[in-house]
Amino acid sequence: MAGIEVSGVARAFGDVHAVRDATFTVEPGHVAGLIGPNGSGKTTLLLMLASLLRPDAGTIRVAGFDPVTDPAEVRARMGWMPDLLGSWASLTVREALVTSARLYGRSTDAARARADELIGLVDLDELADRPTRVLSRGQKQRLSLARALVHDPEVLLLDEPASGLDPVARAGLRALVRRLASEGRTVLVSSHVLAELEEMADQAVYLSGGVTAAADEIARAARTARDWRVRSLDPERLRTALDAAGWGEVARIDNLGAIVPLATEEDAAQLIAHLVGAGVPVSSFAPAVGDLEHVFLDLSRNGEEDA
Ligand SMILES: Nc1ncnc2c1ncn2[C@@H]1O[C@H](COP(=O)(O)OP(=O)(O)OP(=O)(O)O)[C@@H](O)[C@H]1O
Repeated sequence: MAGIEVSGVARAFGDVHAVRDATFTVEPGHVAGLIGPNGSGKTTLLLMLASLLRPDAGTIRVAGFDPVTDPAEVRARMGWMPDLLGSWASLTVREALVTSARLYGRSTDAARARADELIGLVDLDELADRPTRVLSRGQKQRLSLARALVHDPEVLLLDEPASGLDPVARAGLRALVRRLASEGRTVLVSSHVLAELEEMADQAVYLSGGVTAAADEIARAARTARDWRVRSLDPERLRTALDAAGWGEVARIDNLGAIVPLATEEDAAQLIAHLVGAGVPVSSFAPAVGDLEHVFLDLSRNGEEDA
């Protein structure tokens, strides 16, 4: 298994440079989050990886094959879940999956067995014999995921897979994605819900204005000060203790407690020791945003400053 390799990839639509310079690698067994603001080129990049759009420049390898010169090899090994499912409205869920499996060359019996397996996997048993047009958005997402998995692909490209899913289905999706990766598959998943990716992804590809952030930029962004949220049963005492320790100037007090920007985990350890030592009844002390969001916000801020 060979994962995903992207180097210097660019694609324009007329004078819109949707992807300008994308370079990254995702090794087999890993889940990478594809993160970027609206219009930063995520879908365009995924379409190129899926062999549905030709890059203007650069090289791509998906499961070891080039989507430009070997699209059939790529499609045989890659599962693609688009952000919106185009489906055959009159087919039932089961028929749609059987048809997909047949298109990938399975015999009728094998296609039926695979469809049953996938219906169970994405929890659509009760809807298996209903036409796909009656499915809700979240149910369509689950069908779309099942369709991406129909040929047991090595590489999975998921565009906003969690959108429209309820919390139980989201938890199911996270567990399924982790399991697929633990079987040695490579997963690239785009999402705006960074907390969602935080739980699912073990690496991140940050896209901004069509350019992927370099490793040193990401490392620098990860080291910048981040906000910590402190809650106390006694907000007044918390405020006094922050002032006394010299944090009063930078801390932002609100009705939930305080937000304090801290440069390192050591600073966080010192602050909580100080608060507890000063008798503040601290009820919670944690980073206000997750790692991915912190880096994303920092990179976005820098991007705006550079622009
Ligand atoms: N077929 C197209 N023709 C012209 N412009 C396009 C086309 N597809 C995408 N674009 C433009 O390319 C840029 C990147 O779009 P893309 O859909 O890849 O972004 P995205 O990161 O997926 O956005 P979002 O987070 O909103 O889904 C946008 O400015 C978009 O308008």
